[in-house]
Amino acid sequence: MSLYLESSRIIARANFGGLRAAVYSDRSIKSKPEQLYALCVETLKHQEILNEVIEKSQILKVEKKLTHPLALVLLHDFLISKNGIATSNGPLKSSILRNRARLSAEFTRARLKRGYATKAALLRGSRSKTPRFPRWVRINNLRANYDLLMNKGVFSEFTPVDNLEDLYPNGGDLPNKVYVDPYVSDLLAFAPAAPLMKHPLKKTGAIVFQDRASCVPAQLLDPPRDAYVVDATAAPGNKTTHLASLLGPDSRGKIFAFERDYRRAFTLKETVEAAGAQDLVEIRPAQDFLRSAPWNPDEENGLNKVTHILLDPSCTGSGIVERDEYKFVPPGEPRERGSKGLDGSFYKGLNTLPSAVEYDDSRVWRQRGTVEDRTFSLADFQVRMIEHAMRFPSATRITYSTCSIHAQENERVVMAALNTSVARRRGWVTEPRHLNKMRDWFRRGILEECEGNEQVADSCIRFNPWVDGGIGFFVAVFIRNEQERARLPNAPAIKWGLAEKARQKRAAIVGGSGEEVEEEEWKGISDSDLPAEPCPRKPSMAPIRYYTSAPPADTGVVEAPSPVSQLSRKILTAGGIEPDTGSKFSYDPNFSKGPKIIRGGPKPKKLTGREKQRLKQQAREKELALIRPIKMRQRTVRLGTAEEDEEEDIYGSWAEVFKDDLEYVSKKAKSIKKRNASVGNLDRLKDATMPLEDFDKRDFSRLRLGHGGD
Ligand SMILES: C[S@@+](CC[C@H](N)C(=O)[O-])C[C@H]1O[C@@H](n2cnc3c(N)ncnc32)[C@H](O)[C@@H]1O
Repeated sequence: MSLYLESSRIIARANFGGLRAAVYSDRSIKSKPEQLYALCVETLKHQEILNEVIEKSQILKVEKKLTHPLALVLLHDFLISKNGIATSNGPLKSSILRNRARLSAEFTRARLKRGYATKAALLRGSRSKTPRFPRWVRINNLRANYDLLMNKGVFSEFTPVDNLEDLYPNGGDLPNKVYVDPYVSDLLAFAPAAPLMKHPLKKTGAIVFQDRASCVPAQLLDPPRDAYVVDATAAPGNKTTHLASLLGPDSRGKIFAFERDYRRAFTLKETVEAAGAQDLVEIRPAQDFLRSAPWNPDEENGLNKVTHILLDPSCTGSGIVERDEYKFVPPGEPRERGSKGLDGSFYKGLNTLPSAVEYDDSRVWRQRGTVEDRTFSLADFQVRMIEHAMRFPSATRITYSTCSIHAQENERVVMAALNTSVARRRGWVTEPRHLNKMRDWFRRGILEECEGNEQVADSCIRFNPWVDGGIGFFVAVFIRNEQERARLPNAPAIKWGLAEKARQKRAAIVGGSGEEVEEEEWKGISDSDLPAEPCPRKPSMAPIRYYTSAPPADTGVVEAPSPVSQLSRKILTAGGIEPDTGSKFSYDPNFSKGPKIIRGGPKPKKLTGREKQRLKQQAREKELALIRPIKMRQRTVRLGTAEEDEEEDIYGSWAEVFKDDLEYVSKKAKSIKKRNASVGNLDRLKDATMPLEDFDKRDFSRLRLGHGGD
């Protein structure tokens, strides 16, 4: 019986983080997760007809113990599943069987109304009307460019469509159609099942799969070509590489990518390398952004020059949904403007409330208290991250984003950040809609949650899951440029007059301007020194750096070894430069070959014993590098210096992480000891600290022993 109770609980939660996450993250579940997931998916797939049966039969009024999600799963098995309700007699089964005649009659009526003569025809039909969203593809300007791919390359033979729905009309995928997003530059959409996963463009990093909403923060941060940028919470690196792509191959700028979790920093490194962004990105592994100090003299050429900061901190992830999942639509829920019903009809009503549905749902969700505490502590952490970013001496622009639909992590965090003393002192406001690159995007912040401040609500951007073409998301931009602020139509959220008065009062007491402390940190940079407009970005004329074999010296142009299509036979250069047929090298505009696929080339070199030994050594070092931060953390905890409150985030409390780590370490220790590691050993590492600059070099000779300072 727990299968039905548990699946009804999962279904009620499906809209907050997705079905899969709900099933696999709930440790209290007793049923088999695969069985539970399958039942939930199948039930939601047929919820439209089941809802009609529930409504017409009035079963919820007759059987008071049934909730709506519970009735859905039971009716799915009773009316649709081959095996019927999977339980022996029990109160839940009886509540359905008592009403079997009425339920079956309503089901048959609903089926015939939809034109399905048999149950099998209904099942086939409903399969093609599943809610879906497209495969979003971002072009990586470090490896390719829009012109090359859309006009001269692989996608030039695709037919452009004006609406996302045209990529998959009536559920059928059209793999040769492409949608060019009008909101985010260099972003394309394809049918959900378009065969791009193993495409050479993907393998070479010329295209990146990234949801549209998740591309908005970097797009809105809009760093000029030579900007110094911080990605404060970078792993796995989607937004870092997007920023690098926006800076472009000719940039003299820099991206400082902070990642607190050492292990996730490895993923970040891989993503950055795959995108060819290693020259632009400086990874700061195992570094907490909250402890960064841009006013430190050591940052002479670093953080103190940063003008743009991207904040995408840990959140509840309640907006995450997956392409093959289904939304739970409770009966009576108002449909959103522009949404497509499960029956295929298009709703053009006037429900323009920004996120009415999710807002209500999240209230109910909060009342249940399941995530309440975690959401609050996350919100606190998120405000602190914004506050810290606002202190950066040269910062003029910050984007804050979450993949959460809860106002607590979104509008409320923005309001709290605007009301911090640093925001007031330094003049941070949210960027008004009319200045914003996404000004035409219709779904804005929730007015109620912005304490009725229309300007702030209008400056926030929301994406609802499914209906807005992907995951649920939130973005706000903070600016502190005097010229931009002067253009604001109305007074911003914070009461500037009061802040100014307080400042004057303080100045009168201490003597001076009252801003000495902050000004000292800013090193005298004032808003008027900042450029009014970002430097215009020139289209990149650089050829693609795509190597089919070892990169030749300084050309960036490589010979395609064996062309596979008509297009790849043409020798093209990027940005419309004339073909250079006389060149020693040419490159493959279709990316039809990945670097590892070399046909007819020389046989791979046989490794010598020494080389093999070196590879083995590198693998061992990688393993050791993985466990080092765990050891360091263990030491910190032992010394009693861990600040547990600060460290808590979505990955659970310190204590939980620590327990997992211990298990992990002891496992690793056994396997490494077995192999008799020649570089260091666990006893040596026990109290060692490793300077973090060595992340890249993995230079073990610089290990310091003992309780040396951090
Ligand atoms: C939501 S994920 C970021 C996703 C990333 N922006 C992307 O698009 O690929 C949040 C990341 O921030 C890291 N993180 C959390 N708190 C941090 C802190 N104080 N400093 C640096 N990184 C932090 C987490 O370890 C996690 O990897």
